[in-house]
Amino acid sequence: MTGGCNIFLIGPMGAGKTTVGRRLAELRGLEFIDSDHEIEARTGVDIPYIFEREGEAGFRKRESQMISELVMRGGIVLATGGGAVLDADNRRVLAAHGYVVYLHASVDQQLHRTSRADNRPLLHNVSDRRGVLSSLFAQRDPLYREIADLIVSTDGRSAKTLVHEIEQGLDGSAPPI
Ligand SMILES: Nc1ncnc2c1ncn2[C@@H]1O[C@H](COP(=O)(O)OP(=O)(O)O)[C@@H](O)[C@H]1O
Ligand SMILES: O=C(O)C1=C[C@@H](OP(=O)(O)O)[C@@H](O)[C@H](O)C1
Ligand SMILES: [Mg+2]
Repeated sequence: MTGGCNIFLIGPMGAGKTTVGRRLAELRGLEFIDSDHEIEARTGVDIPYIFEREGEAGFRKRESQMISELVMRGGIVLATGGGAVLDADNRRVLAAHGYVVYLHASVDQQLHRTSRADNRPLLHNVSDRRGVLSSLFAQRDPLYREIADLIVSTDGRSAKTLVHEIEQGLDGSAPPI
């Protein structure tokens, strides 16, 4: 790990990256950035609209550009989107420029935490949400693990508890080179 003061949160939809990331940044006095929110702020449209107009491929391109820019900053907590790890370059730059925390969540927990919001296009108009989340998880879990410095299980645990566990992981991690 270089650029030691960045913290990057990865994991599936509903793991709590956005929620936990914001709290963690507050506690550590770091800037919080959510990759999806930053894309929305810069384009002036929401993520579902980008998927509709440009397809998933268009969104992934914007996401990669955003990640490669943001990792070069120092002192940020970055909440990535659940699919950020699909791209090998994204994985490489995340691993190289910060402490990577994998927020793990079971498919049941993902289902529960994504049931209300309607801002995740991969879950729009899907009858078998469990099936979709399961297959995304099977594909992505090894990729999250590949770059994780810390893996935190989020099932049934409060954001406060998770922030505390990440803090402990950070305190025990090797100092930046
Ligand atoms: N540890 C947690 N316990 C209970 N609810 C949570 C927890 N983390 C997140 N949530 C809730 O789950 C939903 C999804 O969280 P979010 O932070 O958007 O996840 P992600 O960014 O990983 O997709 C939100 O409604 C949020 O309030
Ligand atoms: O898993 C994914 O591919 C996606 C996850 C979303 O972010 P969250 O993981 O924060 O929900 C968002 O980037 C987009 O809808 C695609
Ligand atoms: Mg999020």
